Amino acid sequence: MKSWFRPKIILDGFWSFKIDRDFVGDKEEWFKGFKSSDVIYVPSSWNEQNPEWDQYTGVAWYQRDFYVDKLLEGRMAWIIFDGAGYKTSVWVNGKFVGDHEGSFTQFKFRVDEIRFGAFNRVVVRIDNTPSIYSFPPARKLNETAFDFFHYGGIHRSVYLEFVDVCHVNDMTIHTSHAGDLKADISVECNKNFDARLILMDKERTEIISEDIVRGVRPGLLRFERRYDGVKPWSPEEPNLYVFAVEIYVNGVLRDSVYERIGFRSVEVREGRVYLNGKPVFLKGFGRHEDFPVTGKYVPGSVLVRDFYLMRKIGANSFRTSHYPYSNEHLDLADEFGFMVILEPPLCYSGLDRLLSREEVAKLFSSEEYLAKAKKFIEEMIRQHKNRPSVIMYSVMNEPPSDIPEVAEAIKKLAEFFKSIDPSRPVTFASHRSVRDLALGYVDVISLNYYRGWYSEWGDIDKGVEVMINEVEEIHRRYSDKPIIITEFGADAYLGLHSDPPQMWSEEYQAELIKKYVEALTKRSYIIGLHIWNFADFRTPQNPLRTILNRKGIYTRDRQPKLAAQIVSQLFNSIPTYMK
Ligand SMILES: Cc1cc(=O)oc2cc(O[C@@H]3O[C@H](C(=O)O)[C@@H](O)[C@H](O)[C@H]3O)ccc12
Repeated sequence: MKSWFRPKIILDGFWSFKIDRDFVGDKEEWFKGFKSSDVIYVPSSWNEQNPEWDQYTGVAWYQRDFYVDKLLEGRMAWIIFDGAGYKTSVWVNGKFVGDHEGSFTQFKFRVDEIRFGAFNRVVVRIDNTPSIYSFPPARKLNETAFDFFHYGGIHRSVYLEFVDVCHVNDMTIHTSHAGDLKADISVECNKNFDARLILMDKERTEIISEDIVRGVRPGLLRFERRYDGVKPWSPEEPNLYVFAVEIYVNGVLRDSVYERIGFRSVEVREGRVYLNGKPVFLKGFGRHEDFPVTGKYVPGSVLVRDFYLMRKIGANSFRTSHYPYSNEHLDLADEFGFMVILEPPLCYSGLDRLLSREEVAKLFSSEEYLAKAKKFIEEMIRQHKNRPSVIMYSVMNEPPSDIPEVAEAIKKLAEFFKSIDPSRPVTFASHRSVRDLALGYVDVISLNYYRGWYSEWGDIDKGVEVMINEVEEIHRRYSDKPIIITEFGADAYLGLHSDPPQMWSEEYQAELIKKYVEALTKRSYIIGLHIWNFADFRTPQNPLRTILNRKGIYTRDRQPKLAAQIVSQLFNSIPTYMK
């Protein structure tokens, strides 16, 4: 939910910073304010801003002063973090305002201690100590269940928002491609209010339709209507509209919020995913939020380049592997017409290197694990539920789902997704192939395959043959379910060439991708292909990686490898709509 009406103070910029290696900050009450000559930029992870902080995991403190105008007096102040972590605790003017766990969702705290017409001080404590109980789990910086670098810090924007006592709390919007809209609008107010509900064009220059509901009691306002003549949102024509809600008390405007929406429908039936009643084929990538120096913050200009590159190469889809991406990232997906599979930070690719089978079973069957997973999922859905681009949810990535307790947890979490948002299909990215026990619990089967890389290495044809045999077997078992191959690929070091194609060369990567795509597009039950990965990204240090995971078809600074040309030919020849 956005607002152009609520006054804001943006806190992005340079902050004071202090690493707390000996964990003395709490005892020395740094939350009241601390002295430090270290400077840090927000938004961005701390690691690459100074080589001395690069390998640091633990507690670090941020501090910044800001001025609040007297004119804002009487409004409630909220401090909003678009993403920081792993654990964040916040104090304003020495008073604790709240804490939050998880790096990739927006969170906010009410601040009662604001001084109007004066300077205020915000102090933030970040703790990114690895833990097996974190989402996703890790033991140490280089012993993680996930294959991306464990950055720390305030890596998305921070701002204050000033809100009237009468305000919109939340808004859930469902649409159809026929022009139907249903909105559940939760309003807090000390009086009955009037609501003005406006549908506008994307630029907010033209009002398409407006409705006024008078004398509404505070609580839930349900609004439902059909807008005739609106254009549907689709990959080829991502028509966006603005749906705005204004709250009036005695004729005075007290709040105004909006969402950018698209009119579209998603359903899964008879082995297909239908968008607006037409079966779609998802062509695209697993991506990451990762960039040199800024770490887990990807600047808007880089995102824009990514979307133009993805569009040019013929992609129409990506998965937010392996955590929910920033608002900016997903705003561009809405804008460019990308079909997104939204994934929470439940990533378990290397979990069996950290825990025994028994420990994994115990973890996944514990009530604590399920409750925490649900909290992460709920926050993610709340933030992104109104996006037309989000057409599917992925419960998690590469769980050890050949273990019955893990399969049971996937079943429960898939049901949980549906209980909050029954409008979108659910999947999870499996790497257990024919041994997976949870494939039957989701609407769409997603499979990750590295045959020809981690196994059958050096022999692409053999890798493709084994992969196809397994995919066919899975299709035989679940013939009514559509299948997406959510990861496949090979590392390539830019500039390393080899004839014949050998591992790590650009030729090997291009050839493996080409052979996978050719073999898989012959199978009509395959409804999507996501190459791993769009761009190279930083990883923990281990013998399989050369600082970066190099499975990007672009380098980390977004220059093409040979595979980008091949993928362009392949993707541009696959239509978005299937027969
Ligand atoms: C060592 C290894 C073997 C294997 O068969 O699969 C596998 C998968 C891994 O993680 C997934 O694949 C990507 C990759 O390895 O490039 C990761 O970057 C991605 O996050 C994972 O979904 C890791 C290691 C292995």
